[in-house]
Parts: sequence; structure tokens; C-alpha cells
Amino acid sequence: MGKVIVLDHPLIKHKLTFVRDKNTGPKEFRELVKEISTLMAYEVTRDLPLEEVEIETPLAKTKSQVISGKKLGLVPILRAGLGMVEGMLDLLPAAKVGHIGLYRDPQTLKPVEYYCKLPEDVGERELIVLDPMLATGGSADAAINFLKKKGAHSIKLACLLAAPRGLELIQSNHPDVDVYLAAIDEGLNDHAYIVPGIGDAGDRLFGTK
Ligand SMILES: O=P(O)(O)OC[C@H]1O[C@H](OP(=O)(O)OP(=O)(O)O)[C@H](O)[C@@H]1O
Ligand SMILES: O=c1cc[nH]c(=O)[nH]1
Ligand SMILES: [Mg+2]
Repeated sequence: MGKVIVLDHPLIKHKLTFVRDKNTGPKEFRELVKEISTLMAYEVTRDLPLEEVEIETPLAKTKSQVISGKKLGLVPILRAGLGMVEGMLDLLPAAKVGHIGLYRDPQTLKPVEYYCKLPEDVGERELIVLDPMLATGGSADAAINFLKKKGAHSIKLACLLAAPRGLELIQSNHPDVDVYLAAIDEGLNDHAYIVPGIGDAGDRLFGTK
């Protein structure tokens, strides 16, 4: 079974409080989501392999460690996943970015795909799928299935919030995928929104409601 890592850090908890607050406007909301994503990048990349290189400090020759050529790929699920890209790129500037466009049909709650553009070497990259919300899990499940069909074999999922139902779906369908979260919330309301949640992440990021 994939690991579930809830990032238990005071800075993340503090920032998430203001992301949740309905009085936080799009500018501050975007900044906070970006900042939380940067903090998450630190933990999501904790297991990257290192190798030793020889360098010279101003005082002596020494051996020191660098990341050993691991190719990374960020895959935001549009739209809301876009809010997490810049913050991750601040720490991982060499990562390639692929996009998967999905929206959740409000009646059926099933994800509908409308766009996809991935790096050509997606199968060779360690991928981090980005979406602030894991609600029923249908969107993340569809995105991960799609990436696997395209040859991806190393996938992590990073979300701000998850409902237990979405988390269970990813764990049972994708035992190879570790999930990184800022918090796990109580559940879903009648419209499958995460409660207490943050509302519609895409609308809050882009001011569309
Ligand atoms: O786990 P699920 O039940 O599939 O729900 C989560 C999905 O819903 C939201 O996207 P939305 O459909 O609102 O599209 P948007 O990002 O364009 O607003 C969210 O960003 C996830 O992609
Ligand atoms: O709570 C939710 C659920 C799905 N999508 C969102 O943006 N928010
Ligand atoms: Mg939305």
C-alpha cells in the first residue's frame, strides 16, 4: 500500500488556516497555495537519491553530495493544480511540467478530460501529480491511470486536502503511489465538496465565482 504523508508542520498549518478562510481573496489565496506547495516540495523530494562529488572549498578539497541526475516531472491537474506549480518549481527548477485538463461533471461527479500535454520522456521521469483537492478521488485516479498508460512508472500525488473517500480510492487503485497532504478533512458534503475544506479551489484561485 502507498504511504500517506500528512505534513505536520506549523508553517503549513498556519498558512492552511488562511487558505480555508472564506474571507481570503484570490491574490492572498494564490500566494498561500504557492507557499504551501514550496514547503511540500521539501518533503515530497526527501527520498531523492544523492551521489558524492569532489569539490574544493576555499580551504580544502572535500567530498560533498548532489542529487544524482533524477529527472523530475510536475503534472498539475487543470485548473486548480496550476496553483501548486510555481511553488514547487521554486525548489525544483529543472523539473519539466506536463498538464492534464480534467473537470468534474457536477451531475455525475465523473472526471471529464479536455487537455493533455506531457514531456516526451514521461516514462523516465519521477512524476509528482499536483491537485489541491482529493475529494471523491475520481480526478486524481483518472490522471494517474492516464500517466501509467503513457508509460509512467514513478508517480507521487501531492494535494492540499483529502477526504477519506478519495484517499481510499487512490490507495486501493494505486498502491504504488505515495500521497502527500497538508491535511485530511472530515468528509464530503452532498455535492462531493470536501468539508470543512476550502471550497472550490479553481474558482478561488482564479476568481471565477
Ligand atoms: O476528487 P474529485 O471528486 O475528482 O474532485 C477533485 C477535483 O475537483 C476539482 O477540479 P474541478 O472539477 O473543480 O475543476 P477546476 O480545477 O477546473 O475548477 C479539483 O481541483 C480536483 O481536480
Ligand atoms: O471541495 C472540493 C471538491 C472538489 N473540488 C474542489 O475544488 N473542492
Ligand atoms: Mg473547480
